[in-house]
Amino acid sequence: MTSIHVQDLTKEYGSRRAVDHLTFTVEPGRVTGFLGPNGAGKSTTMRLVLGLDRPTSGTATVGGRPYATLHEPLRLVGALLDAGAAHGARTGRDHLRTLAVANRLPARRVDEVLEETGLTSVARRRVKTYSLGMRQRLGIAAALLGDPSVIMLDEPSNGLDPEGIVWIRSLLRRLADEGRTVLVSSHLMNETASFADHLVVLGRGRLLADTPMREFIDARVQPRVRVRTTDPAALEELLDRNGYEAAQSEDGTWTVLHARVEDIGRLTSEARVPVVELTTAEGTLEQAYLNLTASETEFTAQPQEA
Ligand SMILES: Nc1ncnc2c1ncn2[C@@H]1O[C@H](COP(=O)(O)OP(=O)(O)OP(=O)(O)O)[C@@H](O)[C@H]1O
Repeated sequence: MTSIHVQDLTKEYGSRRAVDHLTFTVEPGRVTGFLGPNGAGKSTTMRLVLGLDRPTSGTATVGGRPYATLHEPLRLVGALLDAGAAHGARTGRDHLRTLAVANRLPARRVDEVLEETGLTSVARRRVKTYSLGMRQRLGIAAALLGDPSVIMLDEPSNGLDPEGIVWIRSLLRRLADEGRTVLVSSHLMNETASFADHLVVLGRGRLLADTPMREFIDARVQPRVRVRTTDPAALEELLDRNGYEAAQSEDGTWTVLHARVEDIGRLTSEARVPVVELTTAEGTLEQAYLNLTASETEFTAQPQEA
């Protein structure tokens, strides 16, 4: 199976280091979310993997080879970097046909990917009349044209409507389930949480995390419990007496920090505080990410000049 290997990769633009000694592997059969704030180096890394830019040092390979040396690259790697890349005067279908001919791909793939990306009904319209969401879909169609084992998408949800977002989620899932290697960059935490199995997180060109998504969250967000009662005063007093930190939300539910369901269940039952709901509140990717980047900012903060 085909992996993406990034090994000690560095890219400098003048004195600015966009990618800084980066090492990670993107494995097949799962969706890897590629996260990091603006300017963290995600797009640069993707461009280096695709041979669109030369590294200052280090290597990036697909299936063990640099992209530039691949014989029929579109059959191995499909990428969406810039949805504005299609020629506006062409129809969506012609854009894909040109790509298919140039890469010696079977013409039937054009209709297949149009169908797959929901563009069949607009395939004969000029690309300049497309909405941003349609252009994104066309970019994804182009990425899928060669039926590649590796798919890299830079911010694919950009411009998609809610239906499009649901669609892309299931597409990514299916591509990974088929055993493909899928790398997807995004700023959107909830969105990434809905499709990623694994995360590679960058900050200022450096690797901050390379870990399964669930582990990433569990390691950074303390366990919490949600509890609802018909006697809030008794619950508040009980939690306070036992040293728990808790806050009540507008819907009347209490969130108890650093707590486990078993402990709160036992406590409320022993004190005969009526409980009508008791659940574990799972940490979100957004909380975990903010915890990570907050500590990273602290760690890398420069001392103020006097
Ligand atoms: N061609 C270039 N010339 C000079 N600097 C560049 C070039 N491309 C990227 N950079 C710089 O490299 C850094 C990394 O940018 P990059 O676009 O890779 O980040 P990103 O994580 O993809 O950000 P975003 O989420 O905003 O797309 C930024 O500081 C950017 O200004």
